Amino acid sequence: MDDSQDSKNGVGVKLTPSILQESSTSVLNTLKPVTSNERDKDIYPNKRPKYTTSTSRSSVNRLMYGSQINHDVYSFKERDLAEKFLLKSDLTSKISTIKTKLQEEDLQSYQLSQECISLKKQVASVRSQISELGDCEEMSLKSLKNKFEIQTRELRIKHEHKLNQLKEDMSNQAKKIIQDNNAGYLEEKDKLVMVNETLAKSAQQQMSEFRNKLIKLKEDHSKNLSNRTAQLEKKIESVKSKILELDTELETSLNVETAERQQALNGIEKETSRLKAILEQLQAKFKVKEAEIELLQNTLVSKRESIAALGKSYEDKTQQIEHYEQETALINVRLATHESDRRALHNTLQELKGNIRVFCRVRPALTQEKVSSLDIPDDEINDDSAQELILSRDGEASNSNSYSTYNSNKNSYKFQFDHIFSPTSTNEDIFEEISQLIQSSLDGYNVCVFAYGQTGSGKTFTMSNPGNGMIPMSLDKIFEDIDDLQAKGWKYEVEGQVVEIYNENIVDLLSPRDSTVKYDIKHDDDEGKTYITNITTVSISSKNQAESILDRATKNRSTASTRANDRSSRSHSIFTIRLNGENLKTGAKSQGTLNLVDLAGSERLSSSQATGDRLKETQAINKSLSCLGDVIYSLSQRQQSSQLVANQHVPYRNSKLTYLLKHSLGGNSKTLMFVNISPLLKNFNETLNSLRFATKVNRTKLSSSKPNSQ
Ligand SMILES: Nc1ncnc2c1ncn2[C@@H]1O[C@H](COP(=O)(O)OP(=O)(O)OP(=O)(O)O)[C@@H](O)[C@H]1O
Repeated sequence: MDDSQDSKNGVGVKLTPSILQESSTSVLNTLKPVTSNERDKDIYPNKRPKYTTSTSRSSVNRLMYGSQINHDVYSFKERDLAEKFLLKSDLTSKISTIKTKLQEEDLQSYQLSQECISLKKQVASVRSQISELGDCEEMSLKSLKNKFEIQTRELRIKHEHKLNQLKEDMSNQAKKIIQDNNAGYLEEKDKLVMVNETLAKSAQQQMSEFRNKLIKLKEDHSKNLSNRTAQLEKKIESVKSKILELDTELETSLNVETAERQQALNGIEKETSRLKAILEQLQAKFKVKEAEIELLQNTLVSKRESIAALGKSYEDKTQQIEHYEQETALINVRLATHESDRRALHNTLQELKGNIRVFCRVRPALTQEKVSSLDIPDDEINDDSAQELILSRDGEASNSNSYSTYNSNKNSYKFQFDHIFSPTSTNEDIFEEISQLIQSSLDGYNVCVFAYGQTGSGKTFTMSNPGNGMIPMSLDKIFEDIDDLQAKGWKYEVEGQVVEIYNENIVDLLSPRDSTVKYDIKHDDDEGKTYITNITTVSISSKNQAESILDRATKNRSTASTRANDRSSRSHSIFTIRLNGENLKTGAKSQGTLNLVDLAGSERLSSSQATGDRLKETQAINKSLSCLGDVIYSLSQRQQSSQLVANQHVPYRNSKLTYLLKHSLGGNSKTLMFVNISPLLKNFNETLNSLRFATKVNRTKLSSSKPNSQ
């Protein structure tokens, strides 16, 4: 190196050995400024000769201590300068060492940046790999990449910041060390070394962590990728199999459809050929029909002509029908007139027969007992004038039909009645005689049919014998006549009630017995009607219904009895049928009542030898029967005494029976009494008594009656 050249630059002062050796005049003269090149050589040791420091030191030593001879020569200042020079050179060497270290740090930093660059390259390669993985992963990878870049940037910034800070600290420290002292510098140097090591370690650690993370990410990603790929493959497989299935199905359905279409086509072809054949047939038929139509049209013309002729005759016939209808209407009017005439005639006939009639019926002997002598007219002759009965005690002992024997003597009793029925007469024979009275009740009259007689004389047999008693046969007749009258415009409502009078008390036989119910008899004298309060009245629409009502009444009568056989003998039973008719053609109305009465046994108190309750019963029966006789007698008296006694008192109220039958005994009523007698000799007195009572009734003739009509 050329020192003269350096001194010319005048940048710094450097004390070279040659100067020290050669110059003895002034140390200061030997001091030369250090040029920038020389300083650079110091800063970069590899460019600097190694001997410089040792040479200088030895030169200084020599200057200070080696040359004792020149000791006096050098002044104190020069020594001081030399010492400073030595210190300075020492410091300079230390700075150069630090610089070296700094250079090393720079180198390390450079290496780190190199690593960063290589990492970036790796990242770029990873990115390229990631981009290959597919669009679906791009976003996550981008985010990862961004994260990674941010982390890298942060790390770099952090590192650079730390590095700058470190540099700054170091330069500060260096300055401080320069300014302060060597000791602090060493300490700081150690710290820096440690910090540097820590930084290097942390950088290394972070890098390894980052690498691990990257590896893990790669692994996770490859795992996800493989999973997804596997799933996708599975899906693709299933889709492929489905496509295959669909293909098969499509093929099958196509085959089926094709077959069906072919079949349908065949069918259509067949149908077409069949239809063609039919068409041909139809065309042939059409031709035939056309001919027929032509024929028919010709016929139609002739038919129209005949219809016109028929229309004319129809008009004629209509006129005839109208004429007939007018005639029919006239006939109907005449019929209605005839019907009212018939009713009037019928009533006249009944009146001629008598409004009170008494029929005597002798029952047959049922045992081998002695009978009375009875002279009875022959049923076959049926001569009204000869309806006489002779009763005699002096009969032969007989068990049968010796009634026709006439035995006239002092002990014989002669009776006359409207009709006398022998023991051989049947219920049907008897009904023939009373059936006209049923017609009267339908015509609007009050009719009362009694059966009077001692116990066992045949009252119930006559009135109620199932099938042919007067009551069942009357019901038959009523509904038959209603049907017949319907043709004449009559419509009827039939109502019925059945009561029993026992010990002067009314019992409703159509409802369960209830002692708390009170039955009172009420009269409407203007209308000629009688009512019983609380009594059961049933509407009867058929014969069967009427029979079931009778059954009900019979059952109630027997259950009410403690001695069933006795009860019927000791009470009066009254079956009342109300017949309300209306003629829908003429507007005529009628209200008739039919009372069918089975009276209690009429035996006298003396012959009955009854006591206690029986005595009471018998008294009640006798009283009511006696009242019946009195009422009939009063009515006959009133009629016979003409207008003077028209208002004569009739003792209806004396018994429940007569009070109940008030409007069926007087006024427009028609009464028929059966006197039932026993042929037995032992019943002679009772028979005689019954016949006397009947005779009293038979003598009664009521006034001319009018129907209950509007
Ligand atoms: N004409 C007749 N032909 C045959 N048997 C008869 C005739 N009349 C009555 N009888 C019989 O005589 C018996 C008594 O008759 P029924 O009971 O009718 O008498 P009654 O007068 O009603 O007696 P009671 O007052 O006790 O009711 C019965 O067995 C009945 O069958």
